[in-house]
Amino acid sequence: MEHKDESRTLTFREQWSALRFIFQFTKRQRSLFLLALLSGFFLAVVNVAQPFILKQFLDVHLAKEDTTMKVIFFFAGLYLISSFFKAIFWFGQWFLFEMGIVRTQVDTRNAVYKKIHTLGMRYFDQKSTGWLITRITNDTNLFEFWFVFLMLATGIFSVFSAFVGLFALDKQIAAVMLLFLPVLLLAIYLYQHFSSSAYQQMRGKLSDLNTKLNEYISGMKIIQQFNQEERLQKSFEETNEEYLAMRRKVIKINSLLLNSFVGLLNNFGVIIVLALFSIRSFEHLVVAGVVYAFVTNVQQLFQPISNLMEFLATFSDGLVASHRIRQIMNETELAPQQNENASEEIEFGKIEFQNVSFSYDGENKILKNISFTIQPGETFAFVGHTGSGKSSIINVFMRFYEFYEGKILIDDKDIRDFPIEDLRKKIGLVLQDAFLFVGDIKSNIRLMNETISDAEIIRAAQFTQAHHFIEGLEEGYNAEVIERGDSFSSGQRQLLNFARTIVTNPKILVLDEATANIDTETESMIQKGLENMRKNRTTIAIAHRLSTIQDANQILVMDKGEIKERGTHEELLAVGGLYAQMYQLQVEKKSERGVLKSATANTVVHLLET
Ligand SMILES: Nc1ncnc2c1ncn2[C@@H]1O[C@H](COP(=O)(O)OP(=O)(O)OP(=O)(O)O)[C@@H](O)[C@H]1O
Repeated sequence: MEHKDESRTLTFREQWSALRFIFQFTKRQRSLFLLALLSGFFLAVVNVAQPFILKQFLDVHLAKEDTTMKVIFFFAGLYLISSFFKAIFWFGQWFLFEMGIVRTQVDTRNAVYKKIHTLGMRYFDQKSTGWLITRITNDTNLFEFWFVFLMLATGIFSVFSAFVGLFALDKQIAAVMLLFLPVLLLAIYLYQHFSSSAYQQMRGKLSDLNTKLNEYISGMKIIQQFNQEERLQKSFEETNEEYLAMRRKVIKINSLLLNSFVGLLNNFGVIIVLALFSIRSFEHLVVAGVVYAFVTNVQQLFQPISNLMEFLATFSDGLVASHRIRQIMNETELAPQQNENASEEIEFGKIEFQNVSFSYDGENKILKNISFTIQPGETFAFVGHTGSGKSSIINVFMRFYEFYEGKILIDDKDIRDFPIEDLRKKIGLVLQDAFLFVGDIKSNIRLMNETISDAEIIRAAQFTQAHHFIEGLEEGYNAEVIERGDSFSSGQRQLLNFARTIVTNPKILVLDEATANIDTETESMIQKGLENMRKNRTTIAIAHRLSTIQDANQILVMDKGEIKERGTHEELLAVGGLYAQMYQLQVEKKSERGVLKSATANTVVHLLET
């Protein structure tokens, strides 16, 4: 199930495709991004212009002792206005870009989630839940990745405008500063080279930590039951230590290369500028304002590079994440498709399987030539040993998996001619583990279908025998349902599941082990509920306990993917085959338990008497 080729480095072609692919999610936010970049451009212009204002004030007025109040107000006002614009452009650049990123992320996440709904169960068999959750949450969280583009654009603006400023101030010294460009590019390359693998490893460790945490929390009961706390604590600490080691590496590289190295280069640049101006001063007067403006512009050159480098480290991470999103979005393992223009509606609920064969992996046949016909309103029960293929019949009938041979007909029409929504609405499926959503009882029965009234909910609960226990709850139908419905017993969950199924009034019922999880107190209620539900509905039922399906119109005995016997309970007993054996075994077990119970009761009576 784990995904082997994930740690390999992407080829250049894959990186390019991932980049082009992920950019399509920015489409709806283009105007935001463009405005942000425009703000970034003006910000760079103001950054370069401000030293010129000061230079003018210093050289033309202050140095020449020509500073009237009018001049002071003029330059102070000019500087203030430019600072005001700087603040606006700064705000515009960050706010608009961040908004663009957040919205792009929401769009990406929605698209991936939507795609996942179109995928078939076969896909989910291959991928672990943790893996998929990480894809939807972490991989779509490409904040730093998108920032690289802002940093790149503003870096280019800054460097370009800084050089325009430098050349306007002093062409010769500006030309010397050009020599710094290749050094800066080299610094970017070196940082990218050393940091990206460190970042990748660090993220990998963080992902390991999350996976472990996820597993430990969901398996807490088993962990405690088998005294696994200490072992797992140790394994968690080890991974945490590994994460720390990677983090330390990243911190070292950052401290060394980011501000220190670029800062050193910056200061080196300033020293060279000052040295060159000093040499120049031997020949003629050098004005202080020019030196000030020059030095400030040199700084303008280095800061954005340092910013860019910081974000660039996570760029390859972002590319890998984009590549994985692309893989999910291009996934072809889709849920079984209905025919184009499928528009039939289930009217009567007749079901027919004609020589249906099926395999999960395309190799091992799990269902072999399954044929049966259920008339509207009849109940057919499937029994058989574990792994004989009972649930697989439901899987193909519910269109969770595609069958590759034979035909399935409903009301004599191909199952592929019904829109999937109609199938899901008219076929009520009750699985053995009743999954409840966080919310309350009402919302769990209604399942967001607002056309279902409160009265209908209560009627459905009464019909399926769930009303009695719901009424016993302090808040009745508004009682809170916590994650997975853990605060209810399995029997209560099952009764709610019945109510939820019946409230939409399905024509066909599919019951998978519906009675296997029920505690004895609610069992009679469940039986009554089931009896009510099955009335006038075509029913496919799977049950391990043969006592619950004796009244079925037909019982089909499965063995290794084939129907080995079929008939009513009495007919099958008379044949004396597989069913008769299974029935005999269950009867014996029951009577053994009965004997055991009465033996225990006798012992208690005996003890009380003596
Ligand atoms: N998702 C799956 N991918 C691959 N093989 C599967 C899958 N689900 C079931 N199988 C295999 O198909 C065979 C039939 O399984 P199925 O669940 O239909 O049996 P069953 O009769 O319902 O068993 P049980 O009574 O234990 O639920 C088994 O060999 C099982 O290992």
